[in-house]
Parts: sequence; C-alpha cells; structure tokens
Amino acid sequence: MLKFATVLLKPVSLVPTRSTTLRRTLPRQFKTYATNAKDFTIPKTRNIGIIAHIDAGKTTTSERMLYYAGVTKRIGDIDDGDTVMDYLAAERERGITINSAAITFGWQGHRINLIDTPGHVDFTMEVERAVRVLDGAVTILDGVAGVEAQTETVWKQASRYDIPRIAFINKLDRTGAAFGRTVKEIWKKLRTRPLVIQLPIMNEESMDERHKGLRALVDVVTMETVQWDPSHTDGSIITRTALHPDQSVYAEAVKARTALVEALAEMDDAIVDVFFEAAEGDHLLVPAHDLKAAIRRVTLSNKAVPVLCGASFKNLGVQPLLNAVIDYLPSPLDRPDALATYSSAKTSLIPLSDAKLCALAFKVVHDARRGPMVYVKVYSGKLNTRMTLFNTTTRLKERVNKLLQMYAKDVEEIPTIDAGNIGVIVGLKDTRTGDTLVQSNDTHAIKSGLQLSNIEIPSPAFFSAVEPASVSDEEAVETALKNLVREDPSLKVWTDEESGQLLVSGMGELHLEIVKDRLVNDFKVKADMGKMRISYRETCQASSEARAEYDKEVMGKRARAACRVEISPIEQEEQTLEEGWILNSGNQLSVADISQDASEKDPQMNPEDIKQAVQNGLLGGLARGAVLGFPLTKLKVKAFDLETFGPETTLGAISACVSNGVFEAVKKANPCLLEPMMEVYTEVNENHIGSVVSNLSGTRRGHVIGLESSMDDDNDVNDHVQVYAPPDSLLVSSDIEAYKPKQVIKAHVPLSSMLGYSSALRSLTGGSGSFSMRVIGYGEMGKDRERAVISEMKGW
Ligand SMILES: Nc1nc2c(ncn2[C@@H]2O[C@H](COP(=O)(O)OP(=O)(O)OP(=O)(O)O)[C@@H](O)[C@H]2O)c(=O)[nH]1
Repeated sequence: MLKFATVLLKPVSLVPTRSTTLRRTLPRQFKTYATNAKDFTIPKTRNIGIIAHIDAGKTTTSERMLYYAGVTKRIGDIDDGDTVMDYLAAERERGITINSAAITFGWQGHRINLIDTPGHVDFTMEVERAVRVLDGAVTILDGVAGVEAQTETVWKQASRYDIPRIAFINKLDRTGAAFGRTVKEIWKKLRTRPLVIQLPIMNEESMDERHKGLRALVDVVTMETVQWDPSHTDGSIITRTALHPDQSVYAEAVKARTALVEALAEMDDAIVDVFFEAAEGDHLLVPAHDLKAAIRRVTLSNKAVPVLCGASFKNLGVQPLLNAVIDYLPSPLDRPDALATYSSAKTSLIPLSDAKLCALAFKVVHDARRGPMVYVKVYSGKLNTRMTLFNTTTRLKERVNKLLQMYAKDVEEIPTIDAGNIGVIVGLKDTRTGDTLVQSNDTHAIKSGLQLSNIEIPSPAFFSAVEPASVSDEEAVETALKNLVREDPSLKVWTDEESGQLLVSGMGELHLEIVKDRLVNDFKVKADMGKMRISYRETCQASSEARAEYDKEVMGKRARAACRVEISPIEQEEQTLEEGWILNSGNQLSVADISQDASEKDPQMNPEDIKQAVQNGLLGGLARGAVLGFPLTKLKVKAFDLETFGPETTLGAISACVSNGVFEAVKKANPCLLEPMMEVYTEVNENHIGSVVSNLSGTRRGHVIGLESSMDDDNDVNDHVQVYAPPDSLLVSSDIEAYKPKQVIKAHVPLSSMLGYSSALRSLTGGSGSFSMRVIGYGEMGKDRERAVISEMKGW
C-alpha cells in the first residue's frame, strides 16, 4: 500500500511552486517582550486555555509554545520535572498539573494569555475556574487513547460557557496512534463537527531512524506539506512546500480539501459565493485566506472544530497550532458581553466598551513573598495601580497595590489591565476566587449588588483531619489552610466541635494528598493528615419552625437580634425556584422580605447589607448538620420576623441569630445522613463486561444503567452530516487493524463502595480497564448503615 511517507522521499526540486523556510524568532526574554506588551490591542489578544484528559500532553505542548515564542531558552520536560508551567513542587514530583498556571507571550504580533489546566478529575474546579474566563480553548487528545472520559468532562465544561475550540491530536509518534479514528471519536463522542485542516504524514521507510515516524503534515488549507528538519531536534526549522499532483499524498489531500470546502459551504454562505465566483466551482481554487476566514467564522459560532495534529514531545506540530490559535480562536471582542446579576435578581449585559470597571477574580494564589496574588479578568473599564476597589461579593473595599503580567512563575509589573485582558492584582487582602470587583466610587454597581455570575463549586467528596505536630504549630497550620482555601474554594476547612479536630474536605483522595504536600513543602508547616474519610451530607425528613434569639456581649458591647426560621425537605429536586428564593448547594433559601421589615424599623440599616447578613446566617446554619456536623442539603429554608434592637443589632448579630435558628429548626425536623452517589463510567474490552458488571452491581451496591460502545453509531446530533476522516490504513501502525472499540459501562454507585475500585478493576481486566467518576448527588442510606457510619465517626 502506498503511504504518505513516500512524499518525503521526493527531492524538493520536483515541487513546482512556492517553497519557504520559516525560522523560529530569536528568543525574546521577558523584559523585551514586556516593553511591547502594551502595543498589543484587544483584537490582537487571545485568552486561551488548554483542556484535556490527564496525560494527553497539555504541559508538554505548552512548554513548546513558550519555547517557540522565545519565552524560554530550552524546552522544559515533564519527565525531568523542570517545566515552566508546572512549577509547584507537588506538580513536578508527580509530573501532573494541579494549579492552572497562566502565562503571557507574544506570537505573530498577538498577545496570548495561556492557561494550562489539570486533567485529573479531582481538579475539575481548577478547570471550571479557567474555563469561566477563557475566550477560546485548545483541546488536546492522545492519538492512541482518542477521546477519553475526562476529555468528555472538560469538553462539556467548555460547552457550558460556549467556548470556541480547536482540537489537537497529539502523540501521533506513538505505536497505535490513529488520526482518522480520533477524528471520528471527536464527532461521535464529543458530538461536534470536526474539520480536518491537517493530515499527518508518516515516514516508516527511511533507513535512518531519525527520519522515521511522523515528520510532516499536509496543510489542507494552503495545500502545502509542512516539514520539520530532522537535524534540528528542537523542531525550530520548518519547510513549507506546495503539494504536487505527483505526490502520493496528493489524492488524499484533495479529498480532505474537497471535504473541507463542502463542510464549510453547509455552514457559511460567504464561502459558497467564493466557491462559485472566485473559484469557479473548483474546490482547489478556493483561496486559502477565504477558507481561513470561513473556518474562523464557523469556529467562533461553535458550529465546528478545526482539527490539527502532531507530536509535541517530538517537537512536531506546535507552531502551526499556535498559528491556528491566532487564526481561528476569538479575541475578547468576538465573545458575547459578560452577564451580570443584581441583588434584585435582575440581569444585564456588560459590554467590553463600558467605561466602568468590572472584573472577576478567577483565581487566588498565595505567594510567600508577595502575599495573595489575585488573577482577574477585566470585563469592562480599566484597572489601574493604586485604584481603590469595591468587592461586591464580600462588600469590602480593597486597594490595588501592584498589577502584574504573569510569565508562569516570573512576573512583570504593568500600569493597567484593559477590558478583555487577564492579569494579577497584588495587595487585595480579602478577595477570594469568584468575587466581583468594581471601582469604589461606582455607587450604582455597589448599591445594586452587581455580580458577574460566579463559578460553580462542586461538592467535596472526602475529608480528613489535619493534625499539627504540636500546639505551637497550630496557628501556622490554620493560617496555611486559610490561604489554601482562598486559593481553592473546593477545599473546606472547619473544626469539629466535639473533638476539636481541624478538618479539611476536598474533591478526591489526590486532592487531599496535595493539600498535605503543599502544607509541608510550600507553607513549611509541621502537620500530618489523618485517615481519608467520605464527606457525607445531612438533610431533614420533616418540616419545622424555630425562633432564635441572639444576645451576647461582643468586645464590651451588647449584640442582639431575634428571628424565626422555617425549614422543610425538598421533595423533588427539579422543583422550580419561587421568586425571591436562591439556590445554594442543593438548598433553596429565602431572605425575600426580611430586610425591608428591619430597615423600615431601623432606617440606619442598609437593606442590602441586612439581606447579605441574613443570607450569610442561613448559609452558616446549613454548613453544619445536627447528626455528625456534615453540610445540609435538599432543604427549603426561610428566615422571617427579624426583630432588631436599635444600635444593639449589628450585622454580625443578625447572621449569628439566623444561623442558630437554622440549627434549632433542623434538630426538630428528623435529621438524617445522606451518602455521595457517583456516576461511574468503566471502559473495558468486551470479554470483561460480565465480571465488571457483576462486581459493580453485587458487592459494590451499584445500579448498572447500561452499556454503550465507545464508538456508537447512533449519533442523533450529527446523523445528518457527513464528516470526513482520513483512513488510518494510510498511516502505518499495524495495531490499528486490530483496534476494537471498548465498551463503556455506566453505573450509579455509592462512593463508599468505590474505595479500592481501581485495583479491583486492574485485576478483573488484566490492567486494560479504566474508569472515571463524579458526584451526581446524595442518596439516602439504610438505617443500619447510618448507625454504622455514626458509630465509626464518633469512635463508639
Ligand atoms: N510519545 C509521546 N509522548 C508524549 C507526547 N506528548 C506528551 N507525551 C508524554 O505524555 C506524558 C504526559 O504529558 P503531559 O504534558 O504531562 O500531559 P498533561 O496533559 O499536561 O498531564 P496532566 O497535567 O497530568 O493532566 C509525559 O510523559 C509526556 O512526555 C507526544 O507527542 N508523544
């Protein structure tokens, strides 16, 4: 069979038209770049993220991007633990990304703000934070494994925010890699329309080992071969050569271009005009710049996803990927206006051109030297150094000390951050991830309680006790944990009232392991962590009402308030929210009329502040149940009849009183425990289905929902479209012929039964099975199990 490889063996002189050699620009160091940073306008800015399944090659690809952009002088290697993007000790040790690092660099006269995100399911929150502020994303796929469980999860996260994406099929140097099959999986499993704009060219026939494997690509848009010079192993020398009909790759390239033009014509009217008029109906004559413009339009409108390929580790394919970021992913101007909500529950859009400052804190990182560094995206107006800000979430004033542009762990001070750009504020003491910042003199935003929609925080599934090495270490441990929680709101820290133990909860076992690592290595505190336990939830099985009074002396002053609280179980989760009610962690809360009552009686009080204090009280009360102190869920809670006592009623007293009211009402409402229920996807070969299903539904108390092939044909969304994917037989690996799609078993299983599943699956499938899981809710447990959990927790 003829292989694409033959093309590489042809002498260049046979090629009739244009031939150019592109060299990487000379390394530009941070300072040189930074002096130019202000020249990049917003249309020339790309806020992009790299999202993928664990180990697909996100960090490897980002490191190459930095190298070719001149930010680094040598390529960092995951396997050697010296990458720029994974800079935490815990990341370098494990070779995985935990913190999504942000870095700015220049490419072809554009500013790229790149955010590398973790692929491990325990760090879904990091991805959510990054996705919220991205304008576009590169999805990296492993060319051998194809679309994997976490690829689907991060894809859905990006879809939730309508983020335009390009796909990069990586690791095509590995045996068993299949470009065409992965393109089909993008279509079938991610339910999107892939546009093949490159073809990989494999060279297996060379006698020289260095020339074997992936060495070149076909650029379907320009109809050129893009070839990496094997004598420059850093991949810096690329030759672009126009394709010639004599080349064996030519026929497939023509098919790919025809398919590309046809696909675009179905989605974009402008390219139809070019096809009939300028190109006179010839697919090959449609000019490359018109094709690029059409690809950009369909990508920005999320109708399709351009697909590129390469092998980052072998330094192949990264420069064309960077070009595609510029060509096809949006600038902030191409994105919809940000959505703001007000305390009245009304919403409005904030255009980028609005002169008033509005920014979202999407990440907080504790830096030992600089203190808290708050990553912000500015949605409108301009952020300046020395500005006084108002945090509409905490309702506190904060002062900007410095503004920074990040180059992974290196930084550059900048005077302003414009609308559409991402940067870091130093000097904010109380801002947390997800908070909205406006200017302190923007009375309209402050009074109306303007908030940019916040980031959804998933429920923690595990918790563990943190044990300081000695009493003298307690304060340092608590401060370190406080800083970790500001950085990562999916961690929760509290003290168990009965045992006095400090507890921390997180998304998974790895998440908590990293907390331990960071306490010891980054914060240098002496502490150990206890046994990992499941984070249960509590609810009530009956309705009740309670009156609470708060009357205490705080710093020599009497603080008083009284109120009533009503509580009832939510029978059906999908129940629609009544007007004035808000949703939080599966609970519905109402503070609807309370502030008006109180502020009428006491005009000194700002109704917005009272509302916030009551809401804080409800949230505080729901944070600890009456059975084992786990957070409460599936409850409808309302505070009413707030009584105030003139100057003795402070906002703190109101919160404390409401919180006590919730606890009293819960105690009377037949409280019980709930356990986390997981949706589990297990991918196995056909011959292992029986044993895995019986393990899940037997000893693990799971409910098997069904079986689906990882390449099911019934794709309702895309059934009507024809998708082009090149045949993998044109590539080389013999493993491709033997490839059989795996079967996916979907099941709902209590988390407590999933402990040890990973090793059980390994022995059931001889190491070939894999699984992913996520919390889908909390289910009742039988009374016997509840008693067992209570006695285990209380150490009876
Ligand atoms: N053969 C081959 N290996 C690759 C390629 N790209 C990455 N790898 C290897 O795959 C492993 C994972 O790469 P990473 O870049 O850490 O992957 P990641 O997606 O950032 O992983 P997480 O941060 O843990 O989610 C490393 O051992 C890399 O050397 C490639 O193109 N070819």
